[in-house]
Amino acid sequence: MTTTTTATTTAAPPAQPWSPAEFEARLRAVAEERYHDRHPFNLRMHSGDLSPDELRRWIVNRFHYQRHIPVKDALILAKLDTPALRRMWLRRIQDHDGEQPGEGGIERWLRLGEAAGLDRARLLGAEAVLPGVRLAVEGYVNFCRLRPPLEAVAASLTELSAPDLMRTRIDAFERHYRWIESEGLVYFRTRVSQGRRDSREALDLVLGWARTREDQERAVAALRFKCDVLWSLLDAVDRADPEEES
Ligand SMILES: O=C(O)c1cc(C(=O)O)c2c(n1)C(=O)C(=O)c1cc(C(=O)O)[nH]c1-2
Repeated sequence: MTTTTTATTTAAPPAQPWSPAEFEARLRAVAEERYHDRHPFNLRMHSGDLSPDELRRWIVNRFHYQRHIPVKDALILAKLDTPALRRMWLRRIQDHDGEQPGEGGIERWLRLGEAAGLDRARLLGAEAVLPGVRLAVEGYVNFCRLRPPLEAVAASLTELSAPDLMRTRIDAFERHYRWIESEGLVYFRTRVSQGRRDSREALDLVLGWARTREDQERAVAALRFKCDVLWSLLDAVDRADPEEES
């Protein structure tokens, strides 16, 4: 014989969504407080304390992130269901891949490498990419592959803080690392306006899509995850053993 029990407790009502202003403030707080501009490796970069080998190590490893940005954007593109949204997102892929050979952000990063004395074959070969960097980048790509558009787009909101970091970086390179030809800095100069536009667009999407408190909390968590990706990437670069580098 089966017995049935009736629940004696009633579930708490779902939390009210934050107002758009509060939601935006929470996203901006994560993008500021957990951003990798505060990472010890970036602090050393900005104060001019990196050796040429450390800076080259960063360029090689960050290239692994750069070349996967259009891959994760293609995964997001496939989840967008209107022509207007896909057009908007497609432009990000074009920013990195260019519309012709010899254009785009990936090419500009290869030129940064050359300006720092790194052969482009070394960057493209990826042999020197550190295990921790591979894992961080794979983590970000898979996050965008597996999560709904709200979370994948929210993860890109680290770019709210990127334009200020680009300016700090350009100043630091011009002041402390003059052995890198200034032609090589075009990547960073271009990202100031692209990052501002991308983050504005992504923020508008996230504010519009997140209707419930649960959605909003998922978006904030996605952004925290992305901050962790960037932080872990720099941890790996910071702690690499120079003896093991090829
Ligand atoms: O150099 C940096 O510190 C930095 C950070 C970020 C970022 O905040 O995710 C991006 C970039 N650069 C960048 O160049 C870039 O194209 C980019 C795309 C994205 C993204 O998640 O869609 N972030 C970033």
